[in-house]
Amino acid sequence: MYSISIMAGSKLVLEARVSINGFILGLSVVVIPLIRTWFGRHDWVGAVIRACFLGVTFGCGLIITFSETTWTHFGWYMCSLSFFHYSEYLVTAIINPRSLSLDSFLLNHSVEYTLAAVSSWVEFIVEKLTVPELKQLSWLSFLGLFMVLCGEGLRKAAMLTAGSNFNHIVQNEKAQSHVLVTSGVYAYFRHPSYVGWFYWSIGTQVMLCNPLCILAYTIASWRFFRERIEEEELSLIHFFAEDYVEYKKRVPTGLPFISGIRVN
Ligand SMILES: C[S@@+](CC[C@H](N)C(=O)[O-])C[C@H]1O[C@@H](n2cnc3c(N)ncnc32)[C@H](O)[C@@H]1O
Repeated sequence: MYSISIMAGSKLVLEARVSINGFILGLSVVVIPLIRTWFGRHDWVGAVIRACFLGVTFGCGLIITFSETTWTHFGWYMCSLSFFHYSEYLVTAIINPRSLSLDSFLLNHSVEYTLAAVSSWVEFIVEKLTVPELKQLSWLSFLGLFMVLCGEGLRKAAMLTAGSNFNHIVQNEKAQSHVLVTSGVYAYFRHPSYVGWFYWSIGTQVMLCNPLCILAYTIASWRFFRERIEEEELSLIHFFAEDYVEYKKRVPTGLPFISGIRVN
């Protein structure tokens, strides 16, 4: 009788009425492409959209982490990835607002970076379906989480220490305000933010128990940072001459088997 009265259209049950609200709320995602049309191409609009996307990813990661599921470590990974990219933007805004742009999220770092991320998702899903026991090595995932937390902490400590001298884009011309930083974490490593990023990136793959990506990430990021450090040190010697050469003699790069540019 009850269902007949609904079908007759007299009144929708509460569940159906709230479900319509839920459907409309979800549908509101269609406004995202329209935001630029309404508000124009301002950077703050792009920043809100990116921050919102990263917040949703972090939130979904938390839901997965605290759900009764075998995908827990993927939840950790989602939180790590979204936190990294959002905090890159936020810390840049604090230390060097003049260099702040949408690129500061580092979401469009390079094609290789995007390919690496997608490969790790594919590897995780394929192995989860074919060798599920490989994804339940909790001790390995905890080791990955530890690497991610230490790497993230070191990178952000480096950014905060270097302050306005830190720039996501390696500078080829010396700004008047640019000074050589040798204190804090820079007293232990010449390239602490790269050391942090190196271990953070490998840590994400250790966390996911992705053997192929652990190897690929280690090789790819090692090669990337070796080249990047040489390029950066060429400019730094040009900027700070003897002061940098002296600093280079005292302090290691912090990355294994990378000694930086040779100085005769
Ligand atoms: C992405 S930051 C990386 C900094 C450093 N390589 C690190 O890993 O912490 C690159 C910018 O930092 C500047 N930079 C690097 N080392 C520096 C130092 N010891 N003092 C001041 N500026 C530095 C470079 O000139 C470059 O423009």
